Formats: sequence, C-alpha cells, structure tokens
Amino acid sequence: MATKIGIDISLRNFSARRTNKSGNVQCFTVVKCSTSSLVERPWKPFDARLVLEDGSVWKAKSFGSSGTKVGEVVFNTSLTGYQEIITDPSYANQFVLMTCPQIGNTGINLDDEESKQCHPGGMIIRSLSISTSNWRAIGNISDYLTANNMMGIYDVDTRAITRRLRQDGSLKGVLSTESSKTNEELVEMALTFSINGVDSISGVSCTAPYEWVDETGSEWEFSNKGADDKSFDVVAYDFGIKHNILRRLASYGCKITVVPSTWPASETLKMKPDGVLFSNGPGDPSAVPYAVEIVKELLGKVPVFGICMGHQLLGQALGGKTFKMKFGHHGGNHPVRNLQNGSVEISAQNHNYAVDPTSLPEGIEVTHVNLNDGSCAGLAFPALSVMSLQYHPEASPGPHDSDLVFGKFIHLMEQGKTNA
Ligand SMILES: NC(=O)CC[C@H](N)C(=O)O
Repeated sequence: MATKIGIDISLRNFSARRTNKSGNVQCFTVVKCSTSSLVERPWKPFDARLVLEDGSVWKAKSFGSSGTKVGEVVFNTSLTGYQEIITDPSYANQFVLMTCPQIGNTGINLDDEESKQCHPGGMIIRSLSISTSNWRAIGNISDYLTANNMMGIYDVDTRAITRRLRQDGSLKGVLSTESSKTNEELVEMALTFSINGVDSISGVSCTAPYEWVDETGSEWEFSNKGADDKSFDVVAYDFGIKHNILRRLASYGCKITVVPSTWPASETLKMKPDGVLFSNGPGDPSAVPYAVEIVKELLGKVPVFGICMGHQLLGQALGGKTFKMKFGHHGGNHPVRNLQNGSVEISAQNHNYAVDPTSLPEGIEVTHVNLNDGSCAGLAFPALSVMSLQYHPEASPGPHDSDLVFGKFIHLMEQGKTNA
C-alpha cells in the first residue's frame, strides 16, 4: 500500500492560537485553507501591476491583499524559507522579489515566524504553487498574506526584474491592484517615496521591555549549544529583532531582556547586564543618530555584539560611516571569509547598507569580508569588548555555519565577568 506523505489541507478548516514561553501570542486568522483560493485555471487576466521608478510596468496577477503600496524592490536568492523572510522586520518598507521560481509549496506553519507579523509591503514571485503540502503546514501563503495585509504578485518575469536591479541598482516601485490608477500616477508615487534618510526602526521596535526565554526547539538544536543554566544576563536592543536571534542566545545560556530602540543607555547599565546585543533592523542606519548615541554610551562599559543593523550602528559609534550598496545582499549562500581563523562561512544575508571600512579609525579590526564583493562583513575592537557581523549567524532561513559566533559572544561576556 502506498504511504501518503503530507496532509491534504484542502479538507481542513482551522484557527490556531498559542502562547510561547516568552508570552508572545501567535495566532492565525486564517480559517479556510483550500487550494482553489491559490491559483485559478485557466489563467485569469492580469489584475496587478508593479510599476518601477524607471517607468517600466510589469503586469502580474495578484494574491494576498489588494490595494496600492510603495516600497523599495529587492531580490532574495534563498531557495527556502519564504515565511521567515516575509516575517523579518528588516524588510519593512521594501518589496521582496524571490528569485526561486516557485513559492508556496510548503505552506505556512506556526514555528517559522521571525516576528509577529509580515513586514514587506509585498512579495513578487514567478509561480504561486498550486498546492500546499508539508507536515507542519496549517495554511497557505495566499491566505496568510491576506490575513497580514501584505500584497503579493505572481506570473511576472522575476528574472528580468532581477537583471534590471543588478544592472541599475535598487529601484523604488509601486504594487497596485487598482485599475483606476494610471501608470504615470504610480511612477510619480515611486519617485516621491524614500527609504534613504528615513528612520525605519521606530516603526518595528517593541514599545516596552519584555523577557525572552524560548530556546531553539530540541528537534532543531545543534550539538554546539551552550550552557543549560541561564548564566548570562543579556539586554537585547530591538531595532526589529528576529526571533531566532533570541532563541539562539537563549540556547547558549542567556537570560534575555528585550528593550525598545530608544531605551536609554543609563537604564541598561542599571540592569547590570553581562552583555548587550544590538539587533538587525530595517532601513538606513545613518538616519537613526539616537540609536548610534545609545551604542556610543554603552561602548567600553559592557561587552557588546551587533548583528546587521546593530553592526552598522556599532560601525558609526566607533567613528565610521555607512553607505548604500548598489543592490545589497539578500540570500542564503553568501561566502564570507573569517579573517581571524581563515575559514569560509556560507552565510545568510539581508542588507542594503554597509560600513565603509576605510572610514574607520585605526585599531578597529575588520574580522570578516564578503567574498562576492569584498565588502566589510564583521568588525571587532577587543579593547572595548566589541564584536559585530553584517550578516545573520542566526540564519532562519539559511545555513548554520556562523552559529558558533554566539559562543564567541558568550566568551566575551565570560572575559568581562572575570575582569570585573
Ligand atoms: N537585516 C538588517 O538588519 C538590515 C540592515 C539595514 N537595514 C540594511 O538594509 O542594510
């Protein structure tokens, strides 16, 4: 007898709600799950447009929510992990184009959210999977996007758009399902939008401190996991923090208090943490001087670790400058050389800005280099117990090569405790 793998979710109606150990309520408003809502055959006519600031108009079909939204278009080359990508707060004010040609086949589950909501304004894909089948799936991506007020378009030439972004650099654009709006109006909307010089982290940060205790689930845990008892008190600044950063810190033995992006350095020091983490987050790092000031005030007083936006803020606090890259790095296979031990890590990346290493004062060490373009991928300043990475050691989605860096942060905190 043939074994049936997966679940035919077209037969199920559901609503799901649960509270994790950290008190975060996760719930889905999706109650219907049918393959028929995904894709209709034969093809329906085009009902959505992506209009770019260069005047190009890309006809497509819509899924998820409808309306008109403006944002910056970036392409992500990851082959898996679309749910983690669309719930990553670092994508706020952007549209994410997936170069992987088919999206949606593994559906949506309760465990792969990197935050409590979807953040990009829209998702641009080639083919929307006609069915959903995965042992963890509780819904399909179309209903999930609708429930999260996120737009999606499919049946559009994602290769051609990606080539344009690679040639010309990041482009602003508008997604619209509204036929009443002219192409000219949408081009104008794209041209007047700006992500540069705008504070995007204030819209995604938490508003009050909270504790985080959830570790990586035992079925996904690595053998290199750290201490079982919570030996290190860590304050994590939330500039748009991904849950997997918190899970990895908890797995490595940290007791974590997450604080808002504006949390004063003096309040953090009163909490007497063993270390401070500066998280990932969306938008232009040079547009949030208040966050750079907080980082500066903490330098030298406690060991610190910066990830992505956190790394860019540290770079500025140490005296350096950031700049906007041509089209950034978004994917799960970027080779990075660790200059401290010579090894190469295959890494998960998601950023449009970078620290200019030539702007850094003497003594600041560039510890990691992106091997695709030679850009700065990590910094250290041992005299002030500083370490940072431009990419994502927590992955989610992505390879786990860089996970050991959480152990390095533990080591930095241990040294801090010894020297205290
Ligand atoms: N993932 C992140 O933290 C992104 C950092 C920053 N917003 C950038 O795009 O460069």
